Amino acid sequence: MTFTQRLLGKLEGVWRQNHSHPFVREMGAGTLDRDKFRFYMIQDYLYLIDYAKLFALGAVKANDLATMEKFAALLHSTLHEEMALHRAYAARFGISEEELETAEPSPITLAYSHYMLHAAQNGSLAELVAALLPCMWSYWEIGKELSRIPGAADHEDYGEWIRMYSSEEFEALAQWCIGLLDELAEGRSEAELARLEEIFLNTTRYEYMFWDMAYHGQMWPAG
Ligand SMILES: Cc1ncc(CO)c(N)n1
Repeated sequence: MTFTQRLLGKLEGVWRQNHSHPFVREMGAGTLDRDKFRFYMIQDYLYLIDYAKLFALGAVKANDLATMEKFAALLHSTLHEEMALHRAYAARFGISEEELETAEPSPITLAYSHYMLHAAQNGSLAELVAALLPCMWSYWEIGKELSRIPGAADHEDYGEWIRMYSSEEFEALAQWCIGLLDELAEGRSEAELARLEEIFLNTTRYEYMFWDMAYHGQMWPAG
């Protein structure tokens, strides 16, 4: 059994909570409140700015040219494909580029992205990949599951989101990250594997909190 199979087997309960969050379910049913999605888009754009930096750090920490090239490609596709989706949604939802870039991150956006950057900056390449894998892997799985709901991928508001994350291109990126973590986990001590598991679990939990934050429009307490 590979390290990532073992991880998912062990953490299945917390992992699957993401797929059944009301935000995700309602996106699949096409009933999600547009204001909730608008809030999510702005926060996710801010999140992606930091997330992209993780790929840049991956290129720095890579031990061979092929891995370095792949991280550079991931950095490029995040900035130019994934964030282009958000910019297109912003235009459709009446959010200006200025509003997108100058918006204030919510406490969860800040906590999640800074946790990932901390793990990436202070840890090994394996720790960096353990931090980012739940993001890619869970979005791909969610995209794929929602795309199987009749009509969901053609929904006028949420279809484009579903098509992007269920695409073969996104699947290939997620699969590459899964393979990389398995490779980097080989030959490590149980203590090191436990550290990778802790990081993976924490970003899986943050994924849930991100959906929840978006669903409830959660910002800082007033005052
Ligand atoms: C919060 C979050 N996790 C994962 C992804 C996938 O890149 C995203 N766009 N946003």
